[in-house]
Amino acid sequence: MKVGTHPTAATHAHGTVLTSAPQDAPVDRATAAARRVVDAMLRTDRGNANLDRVAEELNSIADHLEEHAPEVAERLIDMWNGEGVTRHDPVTGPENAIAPPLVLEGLEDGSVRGTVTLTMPYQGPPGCVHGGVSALILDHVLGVANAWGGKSGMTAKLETNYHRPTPLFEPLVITGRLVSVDGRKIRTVGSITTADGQLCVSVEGLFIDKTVPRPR
Ligand SMILES: CCCCCCCC(=O)SCCNC(=O)CCNC(=O)[C@H](O)C(C)(C)COP(=O)(O)OP(=O)(O)OC[C@H]1O[C@@H](n2cnc3c(N)ncnc32)[C@H](O)[C@@H]1OP(=O)(O)O
Repeated sequence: MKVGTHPTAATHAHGTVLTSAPQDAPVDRATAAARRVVDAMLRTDRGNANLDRVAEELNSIADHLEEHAPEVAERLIDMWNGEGVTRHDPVTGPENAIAPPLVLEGLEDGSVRGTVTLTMPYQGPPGCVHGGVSALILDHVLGVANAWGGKSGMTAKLETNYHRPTPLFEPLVITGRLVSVDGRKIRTVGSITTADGQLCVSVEGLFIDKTVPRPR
């Protein structure tokens, strides 16, 4: 993908993958391991796992990473270079340990769609997805839907309706679709359903055509 361009339903085929595929690169492998650690921390038997050793080893890893961290401004420029756009966001980014990460496809009907199974780190009510996590995922998915629809903007409003608790540990279908453009106003809808089609969350978003310049 070239800088400043994004595949759209008008230019790309049904099924175009709109997110960065995880690669067999050290950064992707390290991030996947960090994601595994976050999940395992919540699952482990706190009485029996040696958490003193875990803390020491994890702090040593963090020390190593921080020793090699450039200035934030420099790192931001690097992040927003080239195809970097979708590698580090908190929903789809393979380089971001807090991203599930969700893979999204663009469909010929103008919508985007992906399937994800969320686990303990995303819990709100017992055994269910945190409402803020659902909103995070849908905000991002609507942003990608806008790009696929050919008109991007910043979220001004995200009206979120929680119809039933969203289950952890089972596949969830996430969708988004740009429905209208009126001057600078972009209206977009999205949803989270279970694999058998039960509607858990629906959103209506208002986006305003505006771009924050890339760091340089
Ligand atoms: C591919 C990767 C996808 C990633 C997607 C990620 C999505 C995000 O997370 S974006 C980050 C979250 N959003 C933000 O931080 C936005 C913060 N807000 C802003 O920057 C500004 O308020 C912004 C851009 C929304 C609007 O500001 P501005 O450009 O000055 O427009 P402004 O003149 O105020 O409003 C334009 C129109 O929109 C309307 N409008 C603006 N905000 C709202 C709102 N919250 N509710 C209703 N209408 C609104 C205004 O009333 C105005 O309407 P009209 O033209 O009819 O008078």
